[in-house]
Amino acid sequence: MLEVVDVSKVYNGNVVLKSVNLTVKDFVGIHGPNGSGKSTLLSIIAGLEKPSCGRIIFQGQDVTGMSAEKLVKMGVAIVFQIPRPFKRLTVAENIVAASLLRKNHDEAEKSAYRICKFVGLDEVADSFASQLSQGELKLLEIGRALATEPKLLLLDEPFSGLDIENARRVVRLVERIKSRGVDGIITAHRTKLLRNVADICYEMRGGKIAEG
Ligand SMILES: Nc1ncnc2c1ncn2[C@@H]1O[C@H](COP(=O)(O)OP(=O)(O)OP(=O)(O)O)[C@@H](O)[C@H]1O
Repeated sequence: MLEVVDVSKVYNGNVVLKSVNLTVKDFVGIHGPNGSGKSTLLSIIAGLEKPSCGRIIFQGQDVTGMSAEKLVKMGVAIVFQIPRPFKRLTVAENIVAASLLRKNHDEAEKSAYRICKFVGLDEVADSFASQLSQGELKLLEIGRALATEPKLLLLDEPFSGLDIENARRVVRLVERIKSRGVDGIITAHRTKLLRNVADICYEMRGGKIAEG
């Protein structure tokens, strides 16, 4: 469980988030126009940006301003809108690299193939990441995040750039992740897909958040 308490963010005098309050339990969807502050909010929760004011409480602990590295170890994982895998490594090797946070190499290798299967990439597990389609790259990024064993998964625009068939693959994967008790936030422009998968939806507009 995560609580965002009165979080604001100002970049060079530009107020991007205005006293955002949000409780995250199960999967929360956030939609809203370009530049409304969705990615900034996820970056603050993941420890990649510091809020100008306000607090982030994760599992009862104040984690405001904590480093991204510490937060990953605590169980907060973020999947960026633009996939950035190691292109010269295979799909499984990419997942092994992420698994090394929690496992030794042998365990990481075994679990990497399990994760490939879970995300639907078992047939391309030994292909180089550079050979993957856009849809497969999104699944790989989610697989790499799962390898860190998150309790809270932050998915920034997981459907962007995907045709409907691949977007549905991501929806089905998120359903499987949810059924394992992981909480999360998903941002999206495509509200129909978001409503399919999120337990509650919010709209972000001009740095403010409202149910809807
Ligand atoms: N590092 C930064 N420095 C200055 N301004 C920034 C920075 N990061 C984001 N912004 C600004 O903050 C605002 C919100 O951006 P953000 O990326 O959070 O919006 P978004 O809702 O995720 O948009 P999109 O749907 O296009 O990803 C934008 O005006 C953006 O230009």
